[in-house]
Amino acid sequence: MWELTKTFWFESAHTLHRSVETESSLRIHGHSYRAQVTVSGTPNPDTGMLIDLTLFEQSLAVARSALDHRMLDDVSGLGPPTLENLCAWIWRALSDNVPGLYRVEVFRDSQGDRCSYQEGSG
Ligand SMILES: Nc1nc2c(c(=O)[nH]1)N=C([C@H](O)[C@H](O)COP(=O)(O)OP(=O)(O)OP(=O)(O)O)CN2
Ligand SMILES: [Zn+2]
Repeated sequence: MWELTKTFWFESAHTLHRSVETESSLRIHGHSYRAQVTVSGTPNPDTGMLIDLTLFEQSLAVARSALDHRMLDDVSGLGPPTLENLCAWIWRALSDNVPGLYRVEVFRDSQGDRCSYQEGSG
């Protein structure tokens, strides 16, 4: 089995209701995010590709533009703007257009945070 991964970056603002650091989390603040999207399968023998990277990138660009320089609290269908919900939202945004979609990961590198979503994993 092959895996093919592309990465995109986005900068977004949010607030978050939490039981710790409650007041500062409710203040509007921003994070730099890195998303890694992986497709898996067997390359088409005619093309040698799982998916053409340009088509892959075009699908990612649509998702990115809905998140980059946005207030995540206002992104339709996201829910509380956590890493967990970002993974699920990106999955849903790509699933119809990216054959073989296998894994979505979202990182906040500056804080050492990573969240991963695969269908059926939870
Ligand atoms: N399970 C999750 N927990 C938390 C998430 C999340 O997405 N999933 N997100 C947050 C907040 O985004 C929070 O802003 C990040 O918290 P923290 O790591 O404490 O960092 P700060 O934003 O406070 O920035 P510092 O500069 O490190 O203080 C919290 N929990
Ligand atoms: Zn935050």
